[in-house]
Amino acid sequence: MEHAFKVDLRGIIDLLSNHLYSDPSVFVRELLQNGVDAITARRALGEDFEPAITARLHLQEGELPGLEFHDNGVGLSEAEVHEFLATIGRSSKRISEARDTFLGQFGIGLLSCFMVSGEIELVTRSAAGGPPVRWLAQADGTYTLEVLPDTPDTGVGTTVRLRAREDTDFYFEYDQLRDALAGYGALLPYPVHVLDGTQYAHVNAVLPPWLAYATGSQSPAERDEVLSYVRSEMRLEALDVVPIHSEAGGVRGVALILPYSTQASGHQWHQVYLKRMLLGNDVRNLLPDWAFFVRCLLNVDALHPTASRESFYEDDALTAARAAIDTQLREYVEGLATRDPARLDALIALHHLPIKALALENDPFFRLIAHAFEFETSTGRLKLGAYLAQPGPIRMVTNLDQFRQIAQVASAYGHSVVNAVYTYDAPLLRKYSALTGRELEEVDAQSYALALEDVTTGGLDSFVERADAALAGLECRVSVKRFEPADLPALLIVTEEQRQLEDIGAAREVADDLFAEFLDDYEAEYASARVARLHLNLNHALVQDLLHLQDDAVFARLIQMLYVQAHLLGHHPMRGQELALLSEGLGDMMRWGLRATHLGHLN
Ligand SMILES: Nc1ncnc2c1ncn2[C@@H]1O[C@H](COP(=O)(O)OP(=O)(O)OP(=O)(O)O)[C@@H](O)[C@H]1O
Repeated sequence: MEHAFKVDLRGIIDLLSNHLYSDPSVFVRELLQNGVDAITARRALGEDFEPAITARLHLQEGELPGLEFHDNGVGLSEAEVHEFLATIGRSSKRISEARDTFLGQFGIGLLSCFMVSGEIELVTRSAAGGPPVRWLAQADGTYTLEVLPDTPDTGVGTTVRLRAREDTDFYFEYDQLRDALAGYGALLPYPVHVLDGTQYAHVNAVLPPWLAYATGSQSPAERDEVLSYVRSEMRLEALDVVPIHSEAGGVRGVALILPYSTQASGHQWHQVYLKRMLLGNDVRNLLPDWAFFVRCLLNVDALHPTASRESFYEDDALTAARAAIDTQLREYVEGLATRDPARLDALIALHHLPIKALALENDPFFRLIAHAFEFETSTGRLKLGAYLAQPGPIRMVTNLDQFRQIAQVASAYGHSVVNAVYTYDAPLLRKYSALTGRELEEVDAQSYALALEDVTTGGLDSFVERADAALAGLECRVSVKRFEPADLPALLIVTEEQRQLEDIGAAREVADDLFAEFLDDYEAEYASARVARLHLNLNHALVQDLLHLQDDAVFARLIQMLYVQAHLLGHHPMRGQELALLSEGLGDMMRWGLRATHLGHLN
């Protein structure tokens, strides 16, 4: 046996009116939409009339405010009211041949008025003739229908009357209503008016200039007009404006380049209109993921909204529109490389993350733009193009500590090393090398240390032994090398294991007993891998003097001070031990200085 579903009317009305939409003010959108559709339908009949939509507020002392929303569109006959208004999910627009010209299609929009009003009264007279009718609907799903006297003072069209509840009177304030009408209806093709007893506004009197920009000449004057509109209306100081135009989906509008840097995870908003009615201020599924540095203002004519009208269905038209927008934004960035390199630099400086992400996934784009990317190198910030003009391979490090150690010596060898620790930098350099065949070397501090010139002068062993003894307990060994720059007396190279050891040392200084024991064990394990090296530079005069220094106490102190100095120059973290050495060493130096001055006076 076949049975038909039964419907709990109250539940359905509650669902459709209160739970489908995220914001009660959408009732304004639904009323506007019905008015626009009704006028479009009446125009299609070939009638000559001045289209108008008017929202009139009735504000009486001591009474809850009321709203009268009028359009002079096609209206409804008595039979149509029964068929379309009183049948949930039935829409005259879906069954119309001209359905694509209408905004509505689901047959539920009017129910959104129950979010702000306990009942909906609708008085309508059809353009097809017949007397006006009055429909009065309650949120419990009941309605009454009354045929009104056929007097000429009720013209063709429809008036919807709502009355605020205690908790919804906010939506019936003049400013709130005017802003909602202007927000949803700024692009609508028919005039929309709002008034109360004392105030009046024509909310869509001036079309925003961005709508025509993509299909216009895009002259500097038009561009400036869009930018100043965006500045005054949206308080957005956009860096540039990119025209967006796609046959697929009937999309046109602009993408605004944001004046601040954004993150991929950051909130993206795109103001999107569907057939000139605002769909939403944060429609997301129309732009490619990488384009998080733009915000769009778009009108769409041929994409399909979801029932809540807050985003678009994922269908072929949406995929094609998204691809077209993707191409246009890509072409814009590519075009800047040849047309306006200074603007490209500004764009990259602000939005390097999304642009680098895009370059990584797209080879032609990468080839076009890679030279303009800036990197931090041991010889300062350089564009990749300038860096590549130097001979030799691309040298990079992928660890900041390593970079700090290397930076001191690399330049003395005429090497410029890229600090590729930031997001996308190392992958970009690898990609460059793979695409162009330019050699890429991943260097680290230890391989640099190995390349330092060994010193073969005899008699160094006992010197190194004395120096090691001066650093006893500091997990560091001494070696003697020759390297540039000659004014750098010592270079401390610390490996990862050593770094761990230093962290443990720092932690133990603040740990309680139990934790300290645990750290001791941990440290013993790492200590076996200890490899910190203090390379003394024999090119430096002080180090040469040290070779001949007899006084053990002074020798030890000077080695310790070189060790501390190398720590500071290499940005190595200072533990308590190093800080103690520094203050003891400075104390000694001051005493020695004073003593020398004193002796000088005596002489
Ligand atoms: N102002 C109006 N003038 C003439 N007909 C109207 C008006 N408002 C509503 N209707 C009729 O009532 C029907 C239902 O309206 P409702 O707003 O609930 O849904 P819709 O506009 O068809 O679709 P959607 O749910 O997508 O908005 C419409 O299809 C239309 O036939």
